[in-house]
Amino acid sequence: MVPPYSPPQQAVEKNDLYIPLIDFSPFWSGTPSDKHSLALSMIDALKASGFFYLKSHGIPPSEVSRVFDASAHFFARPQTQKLELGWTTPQSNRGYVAVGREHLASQMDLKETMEIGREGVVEHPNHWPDHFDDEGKVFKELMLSFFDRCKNLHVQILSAIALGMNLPTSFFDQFIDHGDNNLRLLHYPPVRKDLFHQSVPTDEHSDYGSITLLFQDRHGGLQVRSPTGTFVDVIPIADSIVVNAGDLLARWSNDTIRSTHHRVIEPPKPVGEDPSTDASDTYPSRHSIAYFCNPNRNARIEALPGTFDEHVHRDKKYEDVTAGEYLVQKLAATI
Ligand SMILES: O=C(O)CCC(=O)C(=O)O
Ligand SMILES: [Fe+2]
Repeated sequence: MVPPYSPPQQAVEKNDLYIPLIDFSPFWSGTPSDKHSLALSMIDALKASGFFYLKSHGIPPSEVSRVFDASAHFFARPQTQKLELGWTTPQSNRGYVAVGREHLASQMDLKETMEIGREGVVEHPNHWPDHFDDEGKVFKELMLSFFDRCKNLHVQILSAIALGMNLPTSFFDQFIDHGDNNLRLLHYPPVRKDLFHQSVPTDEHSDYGSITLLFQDRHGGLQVRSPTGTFVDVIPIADSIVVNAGDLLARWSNDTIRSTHHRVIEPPKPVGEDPSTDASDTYPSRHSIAYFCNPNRNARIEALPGTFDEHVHRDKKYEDVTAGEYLVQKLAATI
């Protein structure tokens, strides 16, 4: 028996930035009225900050921790192997990206990433380490199964978002069923504190697609820009993920949903640790996993029903756009 729906607590509430912790269990087994309340909480969060934490999302913690382990082992491989799997073009957006390659703003980013796209796209194969050794083969299998789990969660979250926007719950399905998504493993190597301020691990940016599912390790470091212009810590909450809207969902919603800037800085001290005991001259390494969800490459994105017309006193703000073209343009500008 699922307990009756209770409105989410604000997990972050600072400088007018509100990020609730939403429990997804009513989506699986709640009453229609609980599901509806859950959907409205999501929409409230997406309109207010574009961010929410999600628990009971259905991806087992044991699987998430296996993916983190496999990611750490992957980044520990010799650089020559990783470079053999190197990222090539924004159109494919697959493969290994070495430290300093991505430029979100003026500075160099202090991270390396591995980008994994939809498997089976003939012109854009994934760059797997499976020819190196058995560990590489296991890596491939694990990432493919995790990719699918996240793909399904995208469909489920967008179904809840549709409900919250008074659209049929299957509204988004035909726009997102191909799974043209991007699984990004991130590794922020340890960095000397005195060099830190010359570069930021991930500079301020918004994400590009529909939503992002973000899995953080226990170190933290993610910050979200508040309406007052400050950056507020969004610390990890055990067994929950951070979900945020990207630019395409904001555009699709005629800017009723926000795609908010965020960045990664040096990790705040884990709760309960005394900062004065930290004599080390480096920040520890950090791992995270971002699953960037996108509409199908050929999906036409035009303002959602109910986000414009004389009833809501709002005109359509944007021209229609094809998701694939929009995303390639964005990626080409950063690498
Ligand atoms: O590493 C993180 O926690 C966030 C990374 C991020 O925002 C991104 O890659 O778009
Ligand atoms: Fe991001």
